[in-house]
Amino acid sequence: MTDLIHATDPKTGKPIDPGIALSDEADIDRLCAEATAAFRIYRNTSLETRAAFLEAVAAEIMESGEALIERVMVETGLPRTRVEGERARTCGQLRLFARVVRDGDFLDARIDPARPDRQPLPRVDLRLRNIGTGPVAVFGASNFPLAFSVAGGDTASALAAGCPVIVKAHPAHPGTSEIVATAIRAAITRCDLPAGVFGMVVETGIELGAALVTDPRIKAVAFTGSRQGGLALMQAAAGRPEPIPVYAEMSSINPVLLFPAALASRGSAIGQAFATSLQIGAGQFCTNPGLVLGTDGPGLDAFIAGATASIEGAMPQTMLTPGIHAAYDRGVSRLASHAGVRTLARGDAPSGPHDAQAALFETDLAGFLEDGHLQDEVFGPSSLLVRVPDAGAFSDVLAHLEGQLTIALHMDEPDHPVVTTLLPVLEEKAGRILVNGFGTGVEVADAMVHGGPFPATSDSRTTSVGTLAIRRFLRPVCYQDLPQALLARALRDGNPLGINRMIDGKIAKH
Ligand SMILES: NC(=O)C1=CN([C@@H]2O[C@H](COP(=O)(O)OP(=O)(O)OC[C@H]3O[C@@H](n4cnc5c(N)ncnc54)[C@H](O)[C@@H]3O)[C@@H](O)[C@H]2O)C=CC1
Ligand SMILES: O=C(O)CCC(=O)C(=O)O
Repeated sequence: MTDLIHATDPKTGKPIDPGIALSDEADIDRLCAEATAAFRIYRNTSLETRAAFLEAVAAEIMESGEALIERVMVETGLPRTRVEGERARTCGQLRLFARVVRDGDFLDARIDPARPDRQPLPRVDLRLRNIGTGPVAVFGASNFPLAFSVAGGDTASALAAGCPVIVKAHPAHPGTSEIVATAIRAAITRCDLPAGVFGMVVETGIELGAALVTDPRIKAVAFTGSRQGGLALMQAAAGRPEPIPVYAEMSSINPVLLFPAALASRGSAIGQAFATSLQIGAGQFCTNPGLVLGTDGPGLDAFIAGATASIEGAMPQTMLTPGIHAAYDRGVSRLASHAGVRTLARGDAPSGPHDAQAALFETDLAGFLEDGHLQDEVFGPSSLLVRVPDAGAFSDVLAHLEGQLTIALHMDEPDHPVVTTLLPVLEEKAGRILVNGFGTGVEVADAMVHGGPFPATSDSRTTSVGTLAIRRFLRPVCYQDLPQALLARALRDGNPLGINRMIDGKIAKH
């Protein structure tokens, strides 16, 4: 009889039926063999076939209908509007990558034609295009059961690059994962692709995930989750006889900088908007504003009044899993009992077993700089305000900070000179710098960067959201003096695919 995993309903603490079949080591071997066999076929499919496949995955997910929405809700405690919104984002992301594939720009086709008459030596014919790196292991995130999970951004970008994907399902939402996996398999059948283009591993622990990362047939890893988990996978991948890249999105506290003119003109309104961003989705976003740096003065007091009023009246929200809830409570208790930290506001007392009680704390500049652990991520609706004497002190705090996904600046025109002096250090610390807003609600777009220096990610050269994410799973191959008939169509004379190519240093469509 097959062993089953039952997720926990975070609202009640009870197991969810039906259970989902667990994988075993033989499944890892089979899935890796199938993915390897599928890779050669899949990466050589036409751009149109691959784009249509991504669109078919989106269509099949939509066809899963209510069964999917309800299973996500019961496994995560997330409300319907959020789940439907996340499904739309997931399908939109798949369709966006279909556009990327059709465009063909990701191939980065380059041609340096031969120059037989060049002096003193003739030039060879050089042609470059990107190909997929090989089968990719994707670790789905707990906090985005759709958009960062089985058919999420990592999977969409790897499939777009021409790489088969093996997903390690997050144990918090196995039923959701199974429904989405079924949709992907249906799209594979509909598009007549090899079954090995997609596989999924389900387990309660971490052993099969680790086995996947160390399997020699896996060529890259994508992960969203804890710093500890990401680091473990990086070490496992680096220790392989053939090391492979790990694209882990891990830990970020997303500093919010409050500049004096903005605080003076609209401190209270910024405080209210901050509290909304802090509590959205029970704060379970890696873009959650976990650190606020504010310049001392009446404007900052107005910010605090606006934020605390909103936090103190806030209803508690169910967190995703008992484990995430316990980790949140531990993090909040650590801050509440810290000698250098004062509690400014707490949300309403919890009513369910895994409810998060929002929290806002305050410390001063010296206290923050003294204890490096004050910048540890507390995953959930908790934030720490650091009161600094003036905007000049921001650079001291920024120098002390680890890498971040986002840094938000609340500023008015009189603040521009000081912001100008800070921009170089902001760029060195974060993947995205944003003004008069908050990092939550990441737009899936061409110019998006959802990345940043360690520990925000393991590789600051990339992003896990937006079309640039495809680059993680590509590598360039150069063809020297290959006869036309042997070249890929992307590189043949006459440009049969009609894509942009760099010819002799200039972008052209011929
Ligand atoms: N910054 C962020 O984006 C996020 C941070 N978190 C943090 O992570 C904590 C736990 O949440 P989870 O989502 O469960 O993250 P996690 O990192 O514990 O697990 C994510 C996935 O990686 C796997 N995994 C973890 N460690 C592994 C290892 N050593 N070897 C092989 N596989 C491993 C897990 O089984 C799971 O499938 C949260 O309390 C929060 O602190 C969680 C979600 C997102
Ligand atoms: O806020 C978002 O839309 C994305 C956040 C994210 O990537 C995460 O929490 O893992």
